[in-house]
Amino acid sequence: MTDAHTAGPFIAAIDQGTTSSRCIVFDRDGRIVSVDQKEHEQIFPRPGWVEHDANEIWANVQEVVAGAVAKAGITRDDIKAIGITNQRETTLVWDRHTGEPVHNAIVWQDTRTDALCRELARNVGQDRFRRETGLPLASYFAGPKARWLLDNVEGLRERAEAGDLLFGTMDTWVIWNLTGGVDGGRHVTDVTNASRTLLMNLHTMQWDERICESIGVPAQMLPEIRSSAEVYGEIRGGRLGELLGGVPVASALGDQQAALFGQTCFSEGETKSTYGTGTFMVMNTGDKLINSYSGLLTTVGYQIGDAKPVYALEGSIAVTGSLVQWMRDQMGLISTAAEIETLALSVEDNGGAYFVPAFSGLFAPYWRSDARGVIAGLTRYVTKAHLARAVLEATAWQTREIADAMTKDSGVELTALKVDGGMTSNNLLMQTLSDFLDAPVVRPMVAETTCLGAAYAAGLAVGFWNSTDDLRANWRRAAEWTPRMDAATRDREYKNWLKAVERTMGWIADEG
Ligand SMILES: Nc1ncnc2c1ncn2[C@@H]1O[C@H](COP(=O)(O)OP(=O)(O)O)[C@@H](O)[C@H]1O
Ligand SMILES: O=P(O)(O)OC[C@H](O)CO
Repeated sequence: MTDAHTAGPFIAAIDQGTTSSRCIVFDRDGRIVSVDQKEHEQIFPRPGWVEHDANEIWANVQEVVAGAVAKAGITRDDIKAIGITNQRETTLVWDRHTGEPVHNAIVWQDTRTDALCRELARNVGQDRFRRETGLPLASYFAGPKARWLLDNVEGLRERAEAGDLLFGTMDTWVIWNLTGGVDGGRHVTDVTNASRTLLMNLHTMQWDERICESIGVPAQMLPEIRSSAEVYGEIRGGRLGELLGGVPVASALGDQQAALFGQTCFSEGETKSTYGTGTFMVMNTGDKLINSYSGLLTTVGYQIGDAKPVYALEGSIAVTGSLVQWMRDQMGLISTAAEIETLALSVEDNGGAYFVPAFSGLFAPYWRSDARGVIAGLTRYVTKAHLARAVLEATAWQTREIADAMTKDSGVELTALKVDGGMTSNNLLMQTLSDFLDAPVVRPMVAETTCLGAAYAAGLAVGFWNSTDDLRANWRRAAEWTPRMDAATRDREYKNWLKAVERTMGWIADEG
């Protein structure tokens, strides 16, 4: 229920994430009024393949929106707008006439398009993709996943060319359903999500015809690219139509860009890093489209209505929190994720062990699908407590490598890092991060920065908040860690880490 401190009106945000969907209702001060959340099934049909059932996700989205509204004890008149944020790159194709997905969604972690990406690199060349889309050719991104579906599901290409099918990332799927589905649902995406497809030209913010042709995705199935904060349509039809009919659907941002926005990183050089299953560090680069020569992604940070887009540099790390889960579930060395901290604190250092979790290759800054995980420096001395240290240090070193790449590409020194996500409850990790970065690490009061960013963008679109200055005033520091490690130790340890990273490369023979 709402209390005396949280008088309406409100903004709601949906976060359609990799493991769950949630809805949060926020008040004007950016405080959380209510939350509802539901997990969905992770489908692993083969090694390296990861899928989601898009119908299950849509059912969950409806349930959590209804749940959050009920918990807040509010009605449609109290909600000024709803915003969307989502797991990025996860790809879906559905029938525009029936609304039925033609296949499960292919999730961002799925590696089935590895060979296809290598083939495209040979035939078309990496450079063109990098230059026009800001991305390396990698199985992570959406365009090749759409091509895989068209090549592998019978009859799909003909149906796509006839204009019967729609392509979308999860923002597009949710907005299309929210705004009426088969009955006139809006087929749109925003610039941040489109910038993860390998199909959008970063200079024009439009689908790049030649690139779409090279990848083999027909233009007829692509959504319209819109800004991240504008009214795309209203909630109509179905269960949510009854509950919230007429509420404007007013923002869409990929989850990492939403976290950048929720952390109020509105100035050039401001940087956030989100520590969940994976880790994603994003730096606002303002109106500068910086081509990375250091293995980062060039992407869109956000675009508010008619304003110019704001660009960003991103370092994506595939495995961080999931390494802690692996220690718990596969190794049984801890029984809860939080226990890793207690175990690691029972020793003074890593005992000489370095753990590089290249479980599905290495993302930034290497983009090597042939790498596999390594624990280096093992001696009889090493205990599970040293390994726990090495696990936490792996997250901190991977961040350091990305921070170095960002400084190289942008010329901006990191003066402070804003953090969020489940792993930031680990104090030892946050201290280690500050030590390895040699910079302060700060965590805000509202840890749900992803939903908050989507709510902020939706609120700006409908005039609930007037400007980003209003939003900055809501950001409050909850905790800060400052560096304590001496430079000689840091340099020695960093060298050892980089040596361990080298050992991961080339483990899987290039089959392409
Ligand atoms: N105290 C902790 N120490 C280290 N890792 C943690 C801790 N608590 C949670 N995690 C890790 O954080 C991840 C969950 O964070 P969350 O932000 O909810 O992730 P996501 O949004 O990717 O699902 C899990 O992978 C878990 O292993
Ligand atoms: O849903 P998350 O938090 O795991 O985020 C996934 C990222 O958007 C993938 O690029």
